[in-house]
Amino acid sequence: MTDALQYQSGFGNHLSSEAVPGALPVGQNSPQKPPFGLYAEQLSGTAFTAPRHENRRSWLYRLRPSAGHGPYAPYVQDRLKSSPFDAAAPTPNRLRWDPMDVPAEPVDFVDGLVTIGGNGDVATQIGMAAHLYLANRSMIDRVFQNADGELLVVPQQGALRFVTEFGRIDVAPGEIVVIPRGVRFRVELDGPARGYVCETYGAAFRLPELGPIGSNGLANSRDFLTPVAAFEDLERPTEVIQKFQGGLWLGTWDHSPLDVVAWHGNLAPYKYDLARFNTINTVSFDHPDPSIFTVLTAPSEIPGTANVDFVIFPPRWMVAEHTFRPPWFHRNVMSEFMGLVTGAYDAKAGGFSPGGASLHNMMSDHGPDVASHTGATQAELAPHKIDGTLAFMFESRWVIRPTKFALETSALQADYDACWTGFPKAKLP
Ligand SMILES: O=C(O)Cc1cc(O)ccc1O
Ligand SMILES: [Fe+2]
Repeated sequence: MTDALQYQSGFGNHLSSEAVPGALPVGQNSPQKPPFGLYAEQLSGTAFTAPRHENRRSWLYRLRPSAGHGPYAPYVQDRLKSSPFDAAAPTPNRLRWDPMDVPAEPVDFVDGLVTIGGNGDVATQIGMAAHLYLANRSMIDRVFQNADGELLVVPQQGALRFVTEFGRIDVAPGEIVVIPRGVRFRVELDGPARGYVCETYGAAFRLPELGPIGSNGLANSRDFLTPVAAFEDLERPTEVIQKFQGGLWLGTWDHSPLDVVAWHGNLAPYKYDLARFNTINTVSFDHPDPSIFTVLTAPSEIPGTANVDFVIFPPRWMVAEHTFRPPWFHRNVMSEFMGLVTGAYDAKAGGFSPGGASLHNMMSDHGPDVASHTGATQAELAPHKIDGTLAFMFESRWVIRPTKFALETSALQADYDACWTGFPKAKLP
């Protein structure tokens, strides 16, 4: 994983790329004879008739039609779960997990996925899931495809190379990658790798509206990077694992499906360096709602009420006057799954570690722990840089139902509630 890869920039752009000059048809999608005998295939991520600004599709020109494969048979990977999340009762309790170790025995990205919770329904394409991955070896002669939704991957430890139908993407902690529904890919890695995955069963992620912020700010479109076409011509058995309506299926193809020589369109995987996020915050007083930190949103049918938002808490200056600066105590109709890539989170002085996670579901009481609260109420309010940290949140309009694994793992902290005990009572005059 040493060669520097090339990318094309811009969010949701109509892009074109060919790995071999002349491979991309000009002026039409489906010529009678595509160049070099390539096979044209349309990949539709939205209904054909979705409004133009929503419409996502690409045309792929491949060595062989991907339809040329045999049947799939069930594949067992018990820790990757989908809706309905009904194996355990949804709980109003606040939950927090210690970081989980990458296992010693060989495990790749697909087998290393483990689900913490989710909501909605894959069948009606509503809801989301929060997964972790704990992997230590590359996927070898196997690719993965998720028919159930789009995947947003947040590496926490270890760099990853995504070898996709659209080309190759390198990501490291501090960056994210998004793989649209249905796109086939392989994950390669050099050592232990750990991170988080948000799966949206509904609409694909897109940039949030900016409202009065104006035409620039937060995640800027030009910083999203999509690969250039790259293909492999491998004629050997390749396992294609797909998640379909919650089940996992395995088909063995006689060649690599990553044989797209050229493509064009606006449906493609992409990466984004979270350090490029243009953080906006108060320069007067009070702590704004964390929606100011939204990187990407997967909307639901209710405006402003996301199926799931991806929100980050990046390094930033805190300058608010006469203000309790960390996140306030709150209860939220939306449900909040949080992770930490690096550093410390300003509402939690202890117990929330890089690689760990927390879940504060609808209307559950949460906010600063005692130590953060004490520190922030006593701090001198000089300008202060919160640095060397990156936390994030998957925030969903539906309650995130934990899996049995999430409730039974030894990584679940037994004493999370204790971080909110011992607040001195207010004294009335
Ligand atoms: O609960 C959390 O830590 C996330 C969060 C952060 C913030 O700044 C305001 C509200 C909120 O839910
Ligand atoms: Fe919160």
